[in-house]
Amino acid sequence: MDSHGSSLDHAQSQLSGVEKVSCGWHKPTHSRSSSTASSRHSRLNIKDWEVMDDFPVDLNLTGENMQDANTPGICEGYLMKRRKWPLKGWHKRYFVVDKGILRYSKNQHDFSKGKMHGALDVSLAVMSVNKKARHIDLDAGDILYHMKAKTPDLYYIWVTKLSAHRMHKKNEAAQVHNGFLQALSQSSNLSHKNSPMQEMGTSYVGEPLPCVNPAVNGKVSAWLQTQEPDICAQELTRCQIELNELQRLVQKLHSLESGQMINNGDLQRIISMQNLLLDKPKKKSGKIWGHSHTLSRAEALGMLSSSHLTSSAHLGTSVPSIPDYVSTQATPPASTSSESKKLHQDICSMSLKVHASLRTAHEALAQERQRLQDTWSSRELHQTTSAQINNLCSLAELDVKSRHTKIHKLSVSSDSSEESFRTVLQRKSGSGRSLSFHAPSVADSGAEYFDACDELMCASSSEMSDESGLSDGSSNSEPDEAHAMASRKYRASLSKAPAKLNSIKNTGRRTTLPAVCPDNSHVGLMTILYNNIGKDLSRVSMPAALNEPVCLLQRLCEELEYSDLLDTANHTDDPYQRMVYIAAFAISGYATAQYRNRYKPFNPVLGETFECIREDRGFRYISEQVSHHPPISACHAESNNFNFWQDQRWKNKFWGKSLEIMPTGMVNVTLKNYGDHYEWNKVVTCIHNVLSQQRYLEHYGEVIIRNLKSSVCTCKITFVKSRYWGSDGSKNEVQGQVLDETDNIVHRFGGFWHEGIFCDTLPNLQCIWKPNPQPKNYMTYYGFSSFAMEMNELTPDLKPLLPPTDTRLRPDQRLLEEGKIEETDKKKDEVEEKQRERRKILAKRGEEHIPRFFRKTLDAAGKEVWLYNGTYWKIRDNAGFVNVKNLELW
Ligand SMILES: CC(C)CCC[C@@H](C)[C@H]1CC[C@H]2[C@@H]3CC=C4C[C@@H](O)CC[C@]4(C)[C@H]3CC[C@]12C
Repeated sequence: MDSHGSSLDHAQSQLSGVEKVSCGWHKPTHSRSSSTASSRHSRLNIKDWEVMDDFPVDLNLTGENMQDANTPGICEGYLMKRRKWPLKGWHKRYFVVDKGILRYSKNQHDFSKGKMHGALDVSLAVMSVNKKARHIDLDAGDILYHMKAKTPDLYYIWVTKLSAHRMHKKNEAAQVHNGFLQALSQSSNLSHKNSPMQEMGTSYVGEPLPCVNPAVNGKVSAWLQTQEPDICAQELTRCQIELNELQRLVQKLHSLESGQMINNGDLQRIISMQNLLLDKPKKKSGKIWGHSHTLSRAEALGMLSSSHLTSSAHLGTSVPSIPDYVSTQATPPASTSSESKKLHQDICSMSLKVHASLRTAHEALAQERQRLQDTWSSRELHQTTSAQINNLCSLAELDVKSRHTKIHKLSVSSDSSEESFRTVLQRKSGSGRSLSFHAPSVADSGAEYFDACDELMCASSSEMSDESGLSDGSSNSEPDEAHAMASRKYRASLSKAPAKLNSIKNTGRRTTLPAVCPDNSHVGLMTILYNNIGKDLSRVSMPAALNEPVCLLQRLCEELEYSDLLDTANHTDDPYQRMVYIAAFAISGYATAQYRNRYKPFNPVLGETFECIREDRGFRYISEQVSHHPPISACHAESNNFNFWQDQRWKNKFWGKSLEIMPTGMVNVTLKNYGDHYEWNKVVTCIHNVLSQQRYLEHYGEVIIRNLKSSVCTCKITFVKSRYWGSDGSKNEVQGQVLDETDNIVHRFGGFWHEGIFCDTLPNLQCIWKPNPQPKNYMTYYGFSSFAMEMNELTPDLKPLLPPTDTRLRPDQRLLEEGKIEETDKKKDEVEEKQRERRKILAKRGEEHIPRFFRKTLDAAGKEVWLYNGTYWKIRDNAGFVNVKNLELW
């Protein structure tokens, strides 16, 4: 490590104006691992990756000494930045880090003109470096940059500078945090004279915390004083007092144990021990690396949750990075003195109190949120507000559009009046063949028409892009303002379209779950993930409180929620229009992700099955877990209109704050009337801020739908990666085109995977798909849709007809559904243990598990696929599963 330091000095001396920074960057601690063979990084040696140490944030910095602290200078220059799509590869970009914000442009000239491509707050990012390859990765949860320095010198300079900025910004954040706490305590003294603590006769008077920004104080105090004393405020007051006490106790413990505290060397040893294990997963005994190794529940549950950690260092906007966490988790050497033991106990009990207060405050806020949500979802308000917003949007768009037109000279008309934006019309709507763009005709535009097409097409060659793609193979679209405007138009049109009526139809199935979902914010996810770096999320056993009461086989079935789109496709003569419906179906499968980021589905055990017969929707579905290592779920659905099948397997990549899921299987649909066989890939799903409660899902990349039976048309759908400057309004955007044999656009459509798809090139039907409204109180029921709620329902008449391997009969999942969390944990352990036993027995006999209802074969492209073997429904319809030999899974 020292060698880093000396080369650094050398490098710095070469650059004038780059001052020395004592940031200790040369103490990177944690090696990173990735499980993805396809990753560009994985071609580099995993051992060469290190996650940068985070520096202790001094919560006691005052305004004065803050100013004394070295404010890191600006650092600017060219770095290579990895870009995914289009023009995949390394591109030279001009970077500037100033006041903790890293910005970049295409070149220096652009930068000086303020033409920015992206920006990232380095203090909120996990920074991983690879000295050998001179790579620097910054993962800020929402945005991820992969950068590379041309020379070792530049690499050192950048790492140093970025580290210095990170440290500085973190200290700043800590100060604001202190200021906030102080303001809170001051104002609470004023406004809550009868705070619970005082009523309880607590004599502790919190020392005023240092504060640098009186303006912040003033504002916060004023704000707090105007609030009604509600539960939340009371709890926060209490929390503040407890935190003060906690701080005092910790300080006391520090001084008592100084000299005994864990030092950096110890920390490094702990981490490298872990990395040693991580680097050799296969060679280690099954105990550690086999499926059997999981973090004990007690361990996991006992850990501080990420949200707690967050609040200790920042203003709750960021997740701590690995070393932060590791150092908080490293147990100091046991102190022998009874005083220190007592302190430990006090700290624990005080922490519990803080936790309880925060929890109450959290619940109060959650209730408030629910109330707001309920109000919002009450139709009238939603509709009137949406209509108002749409109107405002339209006006704003016209203005922006007008300027945009002038600048880019893209529009078909140089006239920027309202009419000139209603230009896309279909000439040969009957055949659905190529579109033409001609003079505006308001009369023609019964629905929304606009000239987004030019812009949509040229967007892909635009240089103005957020290039922060997360992984190889994922596309990274770059909509410019026109593109963004197009999507706003799609959104406006969608909001006007009524929701499908059949969604509210009574199916005779249950409309809610037996129990509400557990609060899992206390689960120490960070420990679990870091103990399992490089492993599939699906192979990591987690506490049941993290699970939702559906398994992945059921989750795959959820992709059929909008199977009516396939029915429509099967009754659509025009092949181009047919493709639009297939595309909408492919997109609709992602809609549920909007509300499903707090829990993970159960991992099916090998041989587990799930059937789903939906007379109302006209299909029946069967799925089976056909492989455990790697986990593969195969499924097949049939109806009078279509067949649908896929086998799902995926790879995970964990970048420090975000987890990417890269599915590798293809989805297949055949249509009965036309003999079409459509096949498409799935996009990358990224769980942003995976360790925190601000977790959310994003899908990005390109889906190509091909009809293997005809080359008349293909479809390209882009799941647009959200842009750093994009407001929430640009999230979850999808754009698509149906292309003819010569790649002419025949149809185009767009929208949002959580809001719907609008096609402005179809002759009549414009809104092709809109997700069903969520059921009432859905957030208290795992964010489930009505369709999801129906998944695990077990009615008395169904029970005897199911094979014993059916998920509905899986005891741990059933317990979770009933809200019995502790029992679920126990049962889940048993089910997993049983699976391991079966595995061992098979291995001993030298046998392999053979799936019952699916067979492995190769597709035309030579890829391994799993196809339904036809036996499930035969057995069910004839002898029944009671009369055949079944696996005993639980
Ligand atoms: C640690 C836990 C609590 C975090 C939550 C993880 C959740 C959000 C993860 C775990 C497994 C994930 C799923 C795994 C596989 C697929 C198939 C893919 O084609 C679409 C995304 C989808 C359906 C993922 C969605 C997100 C998912 C459900």
